[in-house]
Amino acid sequence: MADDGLILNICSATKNASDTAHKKPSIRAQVKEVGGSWKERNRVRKAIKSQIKKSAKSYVPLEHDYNTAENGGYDLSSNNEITQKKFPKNKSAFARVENSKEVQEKSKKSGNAITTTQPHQVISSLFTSNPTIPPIKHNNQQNDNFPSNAPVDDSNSFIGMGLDADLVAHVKEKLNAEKPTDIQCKAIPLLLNSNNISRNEIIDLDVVIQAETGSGKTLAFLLPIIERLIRATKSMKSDSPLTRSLGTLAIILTPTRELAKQTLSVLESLLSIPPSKTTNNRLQHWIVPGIVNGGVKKKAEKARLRRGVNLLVSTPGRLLDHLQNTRSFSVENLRWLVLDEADRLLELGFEETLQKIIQMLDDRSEAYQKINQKNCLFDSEILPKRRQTILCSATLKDDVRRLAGQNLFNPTYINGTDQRTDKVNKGHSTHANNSKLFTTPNQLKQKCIVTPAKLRLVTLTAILKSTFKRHSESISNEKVIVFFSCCDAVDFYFDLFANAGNLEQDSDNDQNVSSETSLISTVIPNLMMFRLHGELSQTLRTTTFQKFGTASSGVLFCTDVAARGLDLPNVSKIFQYDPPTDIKDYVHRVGRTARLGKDGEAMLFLLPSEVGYIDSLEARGINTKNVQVDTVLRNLTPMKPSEYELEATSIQLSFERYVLSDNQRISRARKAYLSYIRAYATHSSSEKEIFHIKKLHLGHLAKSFALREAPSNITNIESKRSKKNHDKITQKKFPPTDKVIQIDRFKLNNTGLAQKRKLDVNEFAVGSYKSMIGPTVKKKRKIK
Ligand SMILES: Nc1ncnc2c1ncn2[C@@H]1O[C@H](COP(=O)(O)OP(=O)(O)OP(=O)(O)O)[C@@H](O)[C@H]1O
Repeated sequence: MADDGLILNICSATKNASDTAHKKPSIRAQVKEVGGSWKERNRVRKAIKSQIKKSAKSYVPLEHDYNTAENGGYDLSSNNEITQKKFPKNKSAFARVENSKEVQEKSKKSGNAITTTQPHQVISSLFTSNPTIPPIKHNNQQNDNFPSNAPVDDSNSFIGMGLDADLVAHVKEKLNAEKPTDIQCKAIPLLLNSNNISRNEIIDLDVVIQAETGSGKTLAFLLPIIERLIRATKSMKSDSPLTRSLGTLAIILTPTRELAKQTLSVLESLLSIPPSKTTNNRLQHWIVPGIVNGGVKKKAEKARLRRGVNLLVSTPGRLLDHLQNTRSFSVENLRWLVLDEADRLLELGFEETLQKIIQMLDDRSEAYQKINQKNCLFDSEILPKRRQTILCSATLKDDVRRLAGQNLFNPTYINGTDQRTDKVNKGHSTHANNSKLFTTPNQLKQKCIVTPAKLRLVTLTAILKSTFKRHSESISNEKVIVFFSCCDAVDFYFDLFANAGNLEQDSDNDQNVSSETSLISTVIPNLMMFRLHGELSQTLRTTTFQKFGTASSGVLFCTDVAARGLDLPNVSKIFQYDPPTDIKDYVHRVGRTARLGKDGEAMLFLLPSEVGYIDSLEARGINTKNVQVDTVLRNLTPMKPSEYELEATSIQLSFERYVLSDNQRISRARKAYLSYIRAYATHSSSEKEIFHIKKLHLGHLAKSFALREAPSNITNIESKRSKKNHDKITQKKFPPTDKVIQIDRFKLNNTGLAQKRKLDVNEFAVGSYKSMIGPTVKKKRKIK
C-alpha cells in the first residue's frame, strides 16, 4: 500500500517574517531514507518526530506528508515558494521544478497565495506516480440514437384504449400527453380489464410492468385506476353515490419521500379535471388523493385518514405505522396496491415491512368480507373484484419477479422494451441472457472516464467548468446531477464548491451549508448549487427538490435518494462521481436524463482499478464510450491546452488550502473520506473483484478529498478520537454527526457487517456514520 517504500520528507521552517512571533525549532531535519527495512525507517522517523516535538513545543505542529519513491512532490516552504523535491527515481519530477514557481505566481495573481500557518507542507504532485490506466476495449455496438422512450406516433390514441374523453382532453392539456408511449399502449388496456375474460368471468390479474426510465410508467398505472373510478361513478345510482368515506381504494407505495410527493402531484393534476362540457358533471369530484410520508408529523395525517383518503401515496415505513396504530384508517375496500420501483421495495431492508403490510391488508379485507357479504363495490363489474397488485420498475428482473410472485395472482408481465431487448441480446449472445439485460434510453449518450484517484477532484471541477461555461454574464442553461456514494461526501463537496473559490474569506463568513437549500458556487461563478440526501431535514429536502425542479440551470449534488423515479425537468447531464453500489442503480441514475425521447448524457467516473466495471455494464447491455482524462483537463485552459497541468495543480492546491485552513473544514473532509470508504465496502459480493477496498490507494484517495494527510494519519487520528467517543456513542444510538467513529480496515473488508448496517438505515444514508451504528445485538434464531 502507500506506506511501502517511503521517502520521508521532514523539513523545519526557514526564517520568515510572519513566523517571527514563533520560536522555531533550530534543527533542520531533512531525511531521505530509501534503504533499510521498514522497521528501521520507521524508527528514524519516530526519533525525528519526537526531537522536533521537544524543540518546538510552542510551535505549530509540523505537517508532513509521505511521498512514494517515484513521486514528485511540491514542498511549500514558509517563504511561500513551491520548490520541487528532487527524487532521483523520477526524472519527470525535475521537469516540474521550474513549473512550481509558475504555479505559485499564478496562485498569487489569482489571490490564492499560500497563507498556510504550517512551516512546511510537502504535497505530492497530481501528475506523477498515478497508476497506468489499463487499455479499455472499445465496443463497436453503436446505438442508433432513435429515442426509445418517446410517445409512439403510430400508436392507438388514449381514446382508442377506452379512456374517458374528458380525462384524455385533460391529460393533453395538463401534462402535454397526446400520444401514449409504448408501455402505456400495452399496460393501459390490460389494467382497464378490457381483455382479461376467462370462462365468461372478468379477472383482474396482477401485473408486472417493466420499461425504461422516463417512459411514462406512472401514467400507465394511474390512468386506468382513475378511469375505472370514473366509470364506477357513472354506473352508480344517484341514491347510493360514491363518497370519500369508502376509505382507501388504492395504495401507491414508493421507496422515497420525494417520489411519493411527485406521484401525489401527478395524481392531483389528473384529478383536477374541469366539469364536462357536455354534461357539466365532475365525475371524479369525490375522489380524494393524499399522502402519508416519513419525516412529517403523524397527527395531521391521522385526521385526513379518518375523513378518508381514496388514493393514498406512501412510503412503506409510515404506511405500516398507520396500519398498526391508526384505527380509523380504512383499507377494507382496497382495490389496488401499486409498488412503484418494486425491485427496490422488495430488496432487503424494505422487504420485511412490505410483508407485514401485505399481511395486514389481507387480514383486514378477509375480516371485512365475512361481516359485509354484500357490498356495492365488490359486486361492481367495473372495479377489480379482488385486490390487484401492480409492480413497476425499469429494472425488474427474474429474481425479483420470483420473489414477488409469491404474493401475486397469475401475474402478467409487460415489457415496454421487448424489441430492444431482443436486439441487444443478439449482440451479446455469448455472455448475456435476456433476464440479465437492462435497457437504458437509446438516445442517451453514455460515457465513462477512468481517472486516477489523485485527479478525481480536478477532473470533476474541469467537467463542471466546461459544462457551465459562461456566456458573457450568464451561465449555460444546463441542469446537471452529480451522484455520490454517501451523505457526508455530498455535504463536503457541496461546501467545497460553494466556498473554496473565496480563499481570503475566513470560515465564519462561509456560506451556511447546513441550513441553505441552494448556494451560489464561488469556484464556478454564478453556478447555482443544490444538494439532496437522506440525512437532511424533511423541510430542506422538500424545498431543494422543488427548487431544483423549477430551476433553469444548476447542479444537484446527491446520493441515490434522487436516483429513482424523480422526474426533474430538463436535466441534461448525469455525472456519477462515485459508481453505484448496485448495478441497477446505474440504470436509475442515468435515467434522470434522456426522459420521454429527449436527449441526455451520462458520465461515469472510474478508478483505474475499477475498469472491469465497464465489462460488467456491457454484459448487462449497457455500452459506454471512454473519454480520456487529459482531454477533459485540457478544457481548464482552453487557450493554452498544453498548460492544463499547471492549472489543475493550482486548482487542487487552492482546494487543499481551503480545507486545511480550518478545523471544521478538515473534519468535514475526513468524515467524507471515511464515509466514502465505508460506502465502498457495501458493493455487492459479485462486484468485489472490481470494487475491493484493498485496491484503493488511500493516500491518493485523500487528495480527492483535498486532504494532504497520509492514510495512516487519518485513521490514527480518527481512532484516537473514536476511543474517547466510544462510550458516548454506544450509549446513544444516533450520536451527533460531528463525532467520529473508528475506521477499521478489517471490519470494512467484512462486507457482511457493512451490508447489514447499511440495511438498518432508511433512505440511502449509505456509508454515512449513522449507517454504521445499527443494532449490535445478534438476533436469536427461532428454533422450530
Ligand atoms: N404519453 C405521454 N406523452 C407526453 N408526456 C408523457 C406521456 N407519458 C408520460 N409523460 C411525461 O413523461 C415524464 C416521465 O414519466 P414518468 O415519470 O412516469 O416515467 P417513468 O417511466 O416512471 O420513469 P422512471 O423509471 O424514471 O420512474 C413525466 O413528466 C410525464 O408527465
